[in-house]
Amino acid sequence: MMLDRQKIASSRRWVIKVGSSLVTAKGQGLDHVAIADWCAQIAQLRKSGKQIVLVSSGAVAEGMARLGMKKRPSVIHELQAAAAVGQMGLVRSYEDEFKKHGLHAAQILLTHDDVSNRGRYLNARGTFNTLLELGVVPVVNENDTVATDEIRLGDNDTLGALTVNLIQGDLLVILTDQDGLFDADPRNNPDAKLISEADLSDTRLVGMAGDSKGELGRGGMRTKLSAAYTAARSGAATVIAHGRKPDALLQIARGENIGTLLKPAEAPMASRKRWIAGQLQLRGKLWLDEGAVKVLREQGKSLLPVGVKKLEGEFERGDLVACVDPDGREIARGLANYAFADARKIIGAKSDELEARLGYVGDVELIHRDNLVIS
Ligand SMILES: Nc1ncnc2c1ncn2[C@@H]1O[C@H](COP(=O)(O)OP(=O)(O)O)[C@@H](O)[C@H]1O
Ligand SMILES: N[C@@H](CCC(=O)OP(=O)(O)O)C(=O)O
Repeated sequence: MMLDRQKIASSRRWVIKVGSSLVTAKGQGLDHVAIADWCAQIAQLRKSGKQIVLVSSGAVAEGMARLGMKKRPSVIHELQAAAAVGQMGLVRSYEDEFKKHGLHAAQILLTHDDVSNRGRYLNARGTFNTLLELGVVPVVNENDTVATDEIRLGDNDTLGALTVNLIQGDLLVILTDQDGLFDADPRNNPDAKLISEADLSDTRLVGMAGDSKGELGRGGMRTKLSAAYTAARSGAATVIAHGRKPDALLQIARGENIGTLLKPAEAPMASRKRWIAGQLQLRGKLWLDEGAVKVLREQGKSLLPVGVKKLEGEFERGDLVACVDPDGREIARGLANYAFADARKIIGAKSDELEARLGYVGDVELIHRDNLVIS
């Protein structure tokens, strides 16, 4: 048990989600003291080498406070208007606090389309990766201005989990107004006991998480549990903890026994690769030379344009394509970094020739090894 806590403590990429109930002080607008505290902890985590993405709710709640709305509006455009007003305060507060620690913050607003459309998915991932390499803390929320029912992600627990999938995070931390997942909803069961650790394959979990929630929250514990399942699809563990416990994030980073740890059943890369292979339809075929077949098979490397001789299929950037050997036998499949039209310009080219052929600086790999599954 300690071993699992130690493992997540030393993991590198974290997505931390804070809920409305925490960010806003009982509907009185933003809780700047709490925000300052998380930002200070995140600054320490960054110093210790972790890459952090923050998913923060609170736009609607802060907008309501600013506009003097007493009740959460039920008209969708009023909710969206409140979110647009509140988001200003939210990012301003994070920016101010991170600045005190010499950190830059970046605003990222996402909708369902951004994570389901493969091209946009890759673009968003590239932006996240670059921000993280630059040492910036991305602050994510749902793009409430354009998100209505069909394109809504639903809630920020889900958004946190999808962000974990997107950036291949190691850990999802959900900070909320309870100590973690209890064996029954503690709002109605004073005897409910905290689960300190569970395997996501444990079928009893679903029965424990209720959908009752705080006045400002949306999903209750049920969406937090389902977020943990989604995060586990790309191999990440989830910790649900109380956001007002002193040093909650630092305690997790020290491997201490705080909140509820929900463990994925499978090793991270195995689940990511199954996810790639299982989710998408084949859209094209890349004919490899012998050298490329060898490095893919024997060395687990990325596929570079230089090793590809011929292309088939009108695939887009991010589509699943098959890699075949000179006899046409499939040896691997993966997500292409280039659409057919651009891929055609660079096959057979060495890495230092790509820019001249494309007219822009793109990815060095045609398929990155993290997105490649050997058949
Ligand atoms: N088994 C459970 N363990 C803990 N909390 C639960 C459970 N079932 C339901 N809940 C409720 O979930 C609430 C947290 O969800 P929510 O209000 O949506 O928070 P947030 O704003 O942080 O997303 C808790 O306050 C609690 O009442
Ligand atoms: N985009 C919305 C998210 C609301 C939401 O999911 O809230 P919560 O259940 O508290 O995480 C906002 O910022 O108000």
